[in-house]
Amino acid sequence: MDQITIRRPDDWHLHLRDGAVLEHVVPHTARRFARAIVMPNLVPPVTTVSAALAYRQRILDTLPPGTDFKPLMTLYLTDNTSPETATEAAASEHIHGVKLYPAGATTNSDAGVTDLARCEDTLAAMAEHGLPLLLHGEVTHGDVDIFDRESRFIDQTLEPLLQRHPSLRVVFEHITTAQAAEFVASGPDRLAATITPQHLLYNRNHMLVGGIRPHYYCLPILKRERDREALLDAATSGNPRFFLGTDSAPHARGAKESACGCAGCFSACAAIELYAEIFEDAGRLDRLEGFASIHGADFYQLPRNEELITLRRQDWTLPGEYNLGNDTIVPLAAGQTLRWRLDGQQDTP
Ligand SMILES: NC(=O)N[C@@H](CC(=O)O)C(=O)O
Ligand SMILES: [Zn+2]
Ligand SMILES: [Zn+2]
Repeated sequence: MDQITIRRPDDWHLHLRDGAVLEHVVPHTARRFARAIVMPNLVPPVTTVSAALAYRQRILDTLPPGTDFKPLMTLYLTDNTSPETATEAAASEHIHGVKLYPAGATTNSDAGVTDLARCEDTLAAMAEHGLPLLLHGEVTHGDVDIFDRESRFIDQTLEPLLQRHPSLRVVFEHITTAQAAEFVASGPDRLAATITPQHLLYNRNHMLVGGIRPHYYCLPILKRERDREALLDAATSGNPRFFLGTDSAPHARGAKESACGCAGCFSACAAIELYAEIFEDAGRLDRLEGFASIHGADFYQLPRNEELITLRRQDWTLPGEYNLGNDTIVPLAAGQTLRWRLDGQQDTP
């Protein structure tokens, strides 16, 4: 097969940042995806409907004329997010979820939730109005090993949460373990998961053997090979509750190549191409469209995109870095040759 044509995909987990970085990263996503769920972990975090709408406008303002990329906004859940705010968010056509960051779990999560018990009424309002809860699913207690934080979250937080709120719709973001894949597959229809390219491509050896490679460092951290295999099985299974979410998370090169480097992999510049390669290597190219362009829209109860994209089999090499204004950014798979190329793609490193 020399080309694949699929419905235009959507990215159900994306960081676009703000200010000077925004204009450098948005075009990569807008070229590939019709819509993206935009994460609210800015500084300060996006905690109100008006802040989300203002951020949405800043994103739209950076788009080249004629681009019809749609940012789907989210709110950042805090201990103090009120049920009224959740109700107001649910009523906005531009807000599609509320994001739970356990305080201290990841990049810009300091304002996150310290105890989910404080959010019960807000979660009930979200359930009532059908507004999904999006999870960074890791516990943060200092005594829990970083490699166990996701599986511990399932037992301690997620399972009880689903029981307490029997109609709450939940997206378990960027799952990284066999346990998470199994939990979602055996869970109710109102539970879904996104899977990143890095967790489908790499295990922790890629990050730690033969030298420490900070550009593989993201949270939740890369796990074992058997976890990667389970995620690959889930992504390519055709199960509609697994869908594409890149978690593309830009950090300047200097902030990653540091004694205390930031967590996050930037993949927006080659995201659908990487997933195509992953699905082809798994012998499941026929299931790429479901994962990338259908399952997420159905879960979020949004129309499927009608427009198509075409990927052609043509080698191209990902730049070692992209311009970020005053700094540069090193993408996932930097310098590697990819075999699927998006029709009409222009390289603008
Ligand atoms: N995934 C990451 O490692 N980093 C994300 C935050 C997140 O999604 O947890 C970021 O904002 O940089
Ligand atoms: Zn996260
Ligand atoms: Zn993320």
